[in-house]
Amino acid sequence: MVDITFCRSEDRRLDRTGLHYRSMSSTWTLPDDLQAPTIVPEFPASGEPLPRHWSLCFGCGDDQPSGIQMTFVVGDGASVVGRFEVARRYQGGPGVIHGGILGTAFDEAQGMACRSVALAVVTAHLEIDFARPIPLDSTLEITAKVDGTVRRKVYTSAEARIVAGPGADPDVVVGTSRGLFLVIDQTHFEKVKSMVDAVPAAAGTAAEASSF
Ligand SMILES: CCCCC/C=C\C/C=C\C/C=C\C/C=C\CCCC(=O)SCCNC(=O)CCNC(=O)[C@H](O)C(C)(C)COP(=O)(O)OP(=O)(O)OC[C@H]1O[C@@H](n2cnc3c(N)ncnc32)[C@H](O)[C@@H]1OP(=O)(O)O
Repeated sequence: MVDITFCRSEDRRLDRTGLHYRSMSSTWTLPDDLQAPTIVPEFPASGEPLPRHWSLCFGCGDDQPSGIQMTFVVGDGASVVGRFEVARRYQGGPGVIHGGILGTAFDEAQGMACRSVALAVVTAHLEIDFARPIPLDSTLEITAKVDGTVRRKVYTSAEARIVAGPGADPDVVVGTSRGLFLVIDQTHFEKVKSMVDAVPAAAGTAAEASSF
């Protein structure tokens, strides 16, 4: 069955200054049999751009104008750094990002980090701590990494920071996320492929080339 342990943990948040990230409330526990990530040869070197996995993706697709169009570079080890502009159409409360958009960004970034260890994944479980309001017009940076794997399961985590625009402070973590992704094969999208509503741009990745 599942090996994510759902448990009550100590209350852990940013301190009063908002400058010191102590750690957030979480139900997330990594399994004991976690294996260190083994990076696949296709994953670009640190500092290189990491192309979108699918041009129509709401998270990273450059043929998806309604999406958040995140861009990525590879970080150290099994990690990526993604950025996007918090456009006004992503508003939730007055002047701040909608929580679901932040969730999208974490999902996308953690999924992209999984490309360091696998060709294709889908999200099985994602949990988020919303630590600080994120103003519209800011630039959000998500650093995401693979913490380890167990068979097809890829355990990931991520942190968000405002790096430009209103509220910018690279020392303040404004949100965190943990997620479990499952490695899939090409049969996963077989039944829904006919729903694709446009012709995607030329393949940007091996995964896209194999019709994901
Ligand atoms: C729709 C967008 C897709 C985008 C990705 C497309 C292609 C990817 C290409 C490249 C990837 C690159 C970048 C990706 C970037 C962004 C990613 C965005 C991703 C998404 O936005 S994607 C949309 C939301 N996502 C879904 O649409 C998934 C719906 N869902 C399912 O399709 C199944 O649910 C599935 C496949 C998840 C599992 O099904 P399954 O049959 O393959 O696996 P099975 O049940 O056998 O479980 C095997 C082991 O996982 C454990 N396990 C399973 N589920 C668990 C859970 N929830 N919690 C804890 N543990 C869980 C079991 O306990 C067992 O553990 P153990 O091995 O220890 O026994």
